Amino acid sequence: MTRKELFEQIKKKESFLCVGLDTDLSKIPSHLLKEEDPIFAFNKAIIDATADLCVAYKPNIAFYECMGAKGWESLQKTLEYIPKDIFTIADAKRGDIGNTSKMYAQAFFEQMNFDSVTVAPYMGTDSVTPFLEFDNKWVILLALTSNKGGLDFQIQELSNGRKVFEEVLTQSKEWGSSDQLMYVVGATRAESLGEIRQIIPDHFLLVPGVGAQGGDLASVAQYGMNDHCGLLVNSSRGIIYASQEENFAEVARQEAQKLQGEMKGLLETYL
Ligand SMILES: O=C(O)c1cc(=O)[nH]c(=O)n1[C@@H]1O[C@H](COP(=O)(O)O)[C@@H](O)[C@H]1O
Repeated sequence: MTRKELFEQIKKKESFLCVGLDTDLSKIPSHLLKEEDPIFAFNKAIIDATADLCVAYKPNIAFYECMGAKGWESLQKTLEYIPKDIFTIADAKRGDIGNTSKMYAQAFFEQMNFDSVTVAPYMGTDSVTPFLEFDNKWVILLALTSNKGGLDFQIQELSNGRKVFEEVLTQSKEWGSSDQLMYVVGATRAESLGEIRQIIPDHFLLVPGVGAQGGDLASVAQYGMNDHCGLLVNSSRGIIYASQEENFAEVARQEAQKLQGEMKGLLETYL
């Protein structure tokens, strides 16, 4: 999916919501456990209930990989079930020496046909560029993450006066265009969005951390939105585990609707 197509979807749905499919067997409603593939049954119900409200789905690969071959099968079925006009993110946080990164990229872009994959920048240029060699595919590079430990390294100041995450943005924006590169900035780091937008005014940002981690959507939009929205805001647990009863999908829809309603207002204000 191109940047233009993504923006068209955002305008059409009045939403920049990404629903995180962090599907955990120990958290899904017990009546689904009798299904042949409970993980897929859960994801299918969540997708049916939210597809008109969101522009992206982000399965976190850890939740599938931890179940071995069966988990990969549930992931593949989920990916195939997602409507084709919705952006898909393999949240895998990969990145390794060049020839290994190339294999990771083939896994997510060719074998599985995701639109994008999250990548960690720690190993530098040659660990990221193999992911950028695929047409119409996106790299979503970790910049300033939502978790507490994100501050251990990412905000350390370098001898050139930049913080580590600023250096990541400054260098990596030269590796590819804003049509193939996005960045992760946690919703809990909204206070840094102003300075981030100075470095990367055009790029899309994947912003996790609203809902369960307490990030504030209004501040994210105020400081992070650009003239083509430039934001995909993710919520996982806050939507998919809003209820563990039989009506879980209906309640997930209500939670997604709350966020979409807020996003509609923010798009009207800032676009
Ligand atoms: O790359 C990510 O998606 C990510 C980056 C980050 O800084 N923080 C973060 O929470 N995430 C992911 O976003 C999702 C957040 O889930 P909830 O806190 O349940 O909404 C999880 O899948 C995390 O792995």
